[in-house]
Amino acid sequence: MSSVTVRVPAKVNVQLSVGPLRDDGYHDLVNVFHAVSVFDEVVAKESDHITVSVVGEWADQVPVDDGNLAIQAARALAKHAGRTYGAHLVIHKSIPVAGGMAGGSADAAGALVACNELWGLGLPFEDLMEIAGDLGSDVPFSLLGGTAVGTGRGEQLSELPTTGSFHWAFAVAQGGLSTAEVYAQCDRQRESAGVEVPWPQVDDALLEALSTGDAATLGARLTNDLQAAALTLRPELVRTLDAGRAEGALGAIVSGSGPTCAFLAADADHAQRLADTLSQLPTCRAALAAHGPVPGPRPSWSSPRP
Ligand SMILES: C[C@](O)(CO)[C@H](O)COP(=O)(O)OP(=O)(O)OC[C@H]1O[C@@H](n2ccc(N)nc2=O)[C@H](O)[C@@H]1O
Ligand SMILES: Nc1ncnc2c1ncn2[C@@H]1O[C@H](COP(=O)(O)OP(=O)(O)OP(=O)(O)O)[C@@H](O)[C@H]1O
Repeated sequence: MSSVTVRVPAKVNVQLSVGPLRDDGYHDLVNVFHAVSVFDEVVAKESDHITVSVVGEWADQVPVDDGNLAIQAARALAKHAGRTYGAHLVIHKSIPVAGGMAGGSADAAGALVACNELWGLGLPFEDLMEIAGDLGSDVPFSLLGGTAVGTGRGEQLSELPTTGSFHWAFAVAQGGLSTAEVYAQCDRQRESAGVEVPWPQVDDALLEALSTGDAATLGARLTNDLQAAALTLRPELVRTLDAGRAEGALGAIVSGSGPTCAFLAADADHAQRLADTLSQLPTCRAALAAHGPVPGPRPSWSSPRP
């Protein structure tokens, strides 16, 4: 039986500037996404119905019912194409669940690309991007990969030029954090501080560092407006960040809504040393070394295309 496989990367946000709460419950952002070499794999196999199974270290934390974002993506694609299609999706999960690395979004993006190919729809990238934006704010970037600045909810993307590779270590925490709860905590903290929330602005020095491959400057410019909220909800992450800084990280930050922490390293060896040190912490479930940017998902057939 033919099947289509796609590998989809996780993300880290190298700048996450959060504007005021909108009437629709979302926030306008300046969200500089960077795809890193931690991948979920989504395999789409011919089937009469749309179903999913999940394998890998994090499988027990992922729903296999209608709550799974990959199922929602396949359904949305079939609806867009105006027909009933089936596929069994097998997700090989390596991206930490509820970790702030857009794992569910990666699986949704993978399902869109894999099913578009399996079903022979040939829909253009723009159509997939539109469907992606309805599935979640991070899903369009999961489809795009590379490095990009997101505005609006984070779904309006412009690709950014970069030079070379940046090397990262990720400290995966015990347990996850709900994205909605972290945004809500951020709003509460801002309200009690009583300051007016400024409109988010792109950090030009950070874009320049990405464009020239200047890791030291990038490390110094990493910012995340959700970090204070994530640290309030999970105070033990302060220890994780401090441990990475003590090991010479060029920058240390909570990844997106957390609780994964991201550390920019000087080179690949440094990233591995950071990961080895972080993995020993009691606050850490695991640590990974990775690099970015990496491209978004591309489909490949496991047997000759029918
Ligand atoms: C934290 C980030 O991962 C950074 O890339 C994203 O902003 C979150 O993206 P996501 O997980 O795809 O989030 P969505 O599924 O679109 O929204 C989940 C919840 O997060 C909050 N949310 C999300 C995006 C945004 N721009 N403003 C928000 O306030 C809302 O409460 C929303 O109900
Ligand atoms: N395919 C999927 N993989 C992981 N979680 C999923 C998936 N589908 C639905 N979920 C649900 O979504 C929740 C958030 O998972 P996810 O791993 O996407 O979080 P996240 O990485 O913090 O997201 P983001 O960084 O985009 O805010 C999980 O707790 C889980 O219940």
